[in-house]
Amino acid sequence: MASGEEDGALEEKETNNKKRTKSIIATAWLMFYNIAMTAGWLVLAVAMTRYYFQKGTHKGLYRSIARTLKFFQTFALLEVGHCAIGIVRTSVIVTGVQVSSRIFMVWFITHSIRQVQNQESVILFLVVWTVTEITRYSFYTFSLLKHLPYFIKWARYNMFIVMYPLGVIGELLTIYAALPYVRKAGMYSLRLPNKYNVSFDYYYFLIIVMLSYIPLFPQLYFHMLRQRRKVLHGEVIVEKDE
Ligand SMILES: CCCCCCCCCCCCC[C@@H](O)CC(=O)SCCNC(=O)CCNC(=O)[C@H](O)C(C)(C)COP(=O)(O)OP(=O)(O)OC[C@H]1O[C@@H](n2cnc3c(N)ncnc32)[C@H](O)[C@@H]1OP(=O)(O)O
Repeated sequence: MASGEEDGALEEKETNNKKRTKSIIATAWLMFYNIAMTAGWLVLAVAMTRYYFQKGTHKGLYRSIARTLKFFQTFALLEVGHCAIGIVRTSVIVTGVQVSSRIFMVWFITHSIRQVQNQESVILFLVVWTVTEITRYSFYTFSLLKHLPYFIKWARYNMFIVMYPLGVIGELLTIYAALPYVRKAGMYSLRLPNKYNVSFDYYYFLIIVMLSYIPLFPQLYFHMLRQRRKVLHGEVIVEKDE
């Protein structure tokens, strides 16, 4: 064999080895991440159920699980990173919209506006998020292990049909309930005159956020419907936004 060919074969071998090492590290990280997230959301499910049965009311439930919720939902920001560096085959845009809307609900609505924390709508989206995330992260974990029980696959690609709209209703009702408090307190708002000469009204910003669900939510929903057709019915789908 000519030495040029030998060099080429050696280089290819090295590249393949590097790729394999990268993929082992990525898989190990994703295993850890998915197991941690499944466990986190299971802890939330148990804590919420226990609270409700012990106290017999949903009042105070949010406060009792707030820390854990904020931790695990914020941790989900890493998912945008997973897509960006290419270790999962999901669109950065779709994941970015999904994760940022959740982070926004957790930090800029329920954490910031205490008066809404006991609303039924908060419990609605909390229950919906919890059920969805336990299913989603266990789906990813078992997929990586290549032993995915059919009922988890089925749940992942069917439950969202009902859960997604329910979650959106819970989120929108909560933002709506927050509006009067935000207006009254003038929170996160900047009025003129000020040294920067800019004005920002959080109240109107929240209205814009609510309106943004109209164009954005259908895109997430249809993305999931396409995933469903691909995974459950084996349809080949070409994604445009990757
Ligand atoms: C600053 C102000 C912001 C204001 C924003 C306003 C936004 C308004 C609209 C937003 C509305 C959102 C509402 C929402 O919060 C309500 C709810 O969530 S209610 C509960 C119901 N929700 C759901 O069911 C969530 C559905 N969504 C998702 O699952 C994902 O988030 C999504 C990114 C949308 C879709 O997931 P994905 O594209 O990843 O599909 P797949 O699960 O089929 O995965 C594709 C492939 O990637 C692999 N993958 C992905 N992640 C992992 C992982 N962690 N570990 C391992 N593998 C992973 C997966 O296995 C697939 O691989 P393959 O193609 O090889 O099979």
